[in-house]
Amino acid sequence: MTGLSIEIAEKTFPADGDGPPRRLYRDFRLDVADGGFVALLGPSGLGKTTLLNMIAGVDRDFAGRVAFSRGPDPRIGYVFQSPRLLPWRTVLQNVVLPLPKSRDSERRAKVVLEEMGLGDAEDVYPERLSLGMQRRVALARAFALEPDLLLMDEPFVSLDEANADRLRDLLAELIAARPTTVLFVTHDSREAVRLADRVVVLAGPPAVVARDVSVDLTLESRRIPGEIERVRAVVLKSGPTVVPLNL
Ligand SMILES: Nc1ncnc2c1ncn2[C@@H]1O[C@H](COP(=O)(O)OP(=O)(O)OP(=O)(O)O)[C@@H](O)[C@H]1O
Repeated sequence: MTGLSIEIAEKTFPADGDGPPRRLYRDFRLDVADGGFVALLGPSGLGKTTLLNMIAGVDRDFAGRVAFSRGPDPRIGYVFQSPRLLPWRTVLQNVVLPLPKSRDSERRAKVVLEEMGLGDAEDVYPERLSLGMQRRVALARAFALEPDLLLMDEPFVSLDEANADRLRDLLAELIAARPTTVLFVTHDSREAVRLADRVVVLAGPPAVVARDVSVDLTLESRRIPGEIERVRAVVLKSGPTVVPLNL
């Protein structure tokens, strides 16, 4: 596990055609505790995926810095908005591919697939799987890495509620068994409260932290709709208008 701190002095995408440049971040900071599970909520297009990309090192084109509490080079698992499985590889091959080359990697991948109820699907190609199963494979691929930090970008979007709920339960079980730090982007405040120990609500642009709410729920109480709604009311409450600084 690792904590993380991202400070962004400035992140702007250049103008697209005749439009103005998009300034997504200016003097922004987010800290995530070692072993914490932070859900990020915020309007579409604000820059949440871009934030994950900067933390993952996929997007280095910004003024600022990312620091990790347990050394500069943590193992980072990234679960994208779409499962992004390679169609010409089997389920097992998709999970093994990102792992460091070692004799042990196939065994590790098989253990995780088995744990996630995908043991029988190892040799299947992704197109044969439902979207729910594909998302499960994407989760397996991230956990097989034994990540210090898991970045998740709306990993359960476009699933029906029953399927999404099964995957949320699975995620909670996986984290209980293999603790890791999680930063989880979602549009769904119920999902945020159900899973995270802290919900950060972003407003903007440029992005500012509008609310930062600790979720004081036990694993059991997260199954009680009334308890979820109690915390969700705090997450959604309309507080004072947040005026973005440094426009
Ligand atoms: N490579 C890029 N070049 C130019 N503009 C980009 C690029 N990537 C993202 N953007 C723009 O930056 C803004 C933020 O995008 P981003 O995907 O980070 O937002 P988001 O908060 O994750 O949105 P959503 O919730 O809809 O997924 C959008 O307006 C998007 O069009």
